[in-house]
Amino acid sequence: MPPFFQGQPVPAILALADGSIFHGVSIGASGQTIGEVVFNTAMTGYQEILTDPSYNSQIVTLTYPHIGNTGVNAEDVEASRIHAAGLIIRDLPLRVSNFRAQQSLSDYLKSQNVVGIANIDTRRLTRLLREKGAQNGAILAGADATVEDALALARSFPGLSGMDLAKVVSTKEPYVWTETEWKLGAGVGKQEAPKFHVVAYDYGVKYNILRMLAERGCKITVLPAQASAEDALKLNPDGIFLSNGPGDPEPCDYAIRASQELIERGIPTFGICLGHQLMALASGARTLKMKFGHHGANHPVQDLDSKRVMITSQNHGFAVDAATLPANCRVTHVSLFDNSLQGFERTDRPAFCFQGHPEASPGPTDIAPLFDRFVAMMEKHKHA
Ligand SMILES: NC(=O)CC[C@H](N)C(=O)O
Repeated sequence: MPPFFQGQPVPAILALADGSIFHGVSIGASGQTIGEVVFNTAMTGYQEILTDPSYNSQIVTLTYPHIGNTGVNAEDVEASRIHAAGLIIRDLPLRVSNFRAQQSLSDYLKSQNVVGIANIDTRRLTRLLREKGAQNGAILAGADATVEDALALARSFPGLSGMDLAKVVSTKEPYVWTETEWKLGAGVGKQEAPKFHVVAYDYGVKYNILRMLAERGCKITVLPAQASAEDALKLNPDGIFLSNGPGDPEPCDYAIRASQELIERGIPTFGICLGHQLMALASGARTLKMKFGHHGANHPVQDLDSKRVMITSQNHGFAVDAATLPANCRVTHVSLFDNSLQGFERTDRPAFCFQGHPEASPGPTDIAPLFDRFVAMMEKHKHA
């Protein structure tokens, strides 16, 4: 693969709504992008982060300084394309080195028309975001970029509060997840018949969630975010999955309505991240916007029953206000970073949810047994 800096570097400007300006070089497409600027502290997984649909309308800065060393490949993705609105990094290596690399990070960004900026003091930027909170921002990449334009653009982003993005990134048509079955079948011979049928609402679902459900013997039918409860019921599901996704959960009234109906009917239901927030709203609780959210792969979360502490992957900017949870919701997990709510279960229905990412990708899989819990819940319900 050719070295990245061939010819003249293209200048780029990052502006934040508070007036902060950062000068760097373009590592992606020329042009402009706007969104909420958030920092992610994971040391690995830049490809999974870029393709996570939950990052729609967010510009991500990575605190790990060297990004792009292992290039990109077609497998380590959480969706078919990049969803992050832009990428901010300290240093892009001159050469890519990995046996799986098919493309450089820079070419990948360009091929998907995504704007990125390097040579940024990401420590200064992260400290600023941590102190002032996530900021609306813009990147302008190109020889004609000006500070005035970048600032005006940054201030033109309305902010994520009130933004319904789940229906924007969701699949438009239902589909059955086949990737995992195909792989298992290719490797170990004939695939056993799936034991459960899960209907997954796609609010921006990460592939690894579907992979982990499929590996546990689930056939998965993925439905568009705006599918009604009746659409799901017609498929005679053993369980309902409410996915992660971008934006503010509160305006997703269609999703709150459908999940409420399905939970009330007593169908085993599992929610992750946005799905957790939707389950809370469907149960009568409220959500709130966090100062700078949780985005990383080393967040300690305590399971309140076992008292065990698990290291988890996180990516959220909204949270459920624990004080508003009704009596039929029991808190199961809390963040040891800030004591915010990380998980609860319904005491009157077979339904539970988690704010972090048990599918990791990137990140640790300490909390992956939540998928087993969902499968056990479906098993129990099937024979009840
Ligand atoms: N990863 C997610 O599902 C994120 C949920 C929601 N968009 C938030 O930022 O809190």
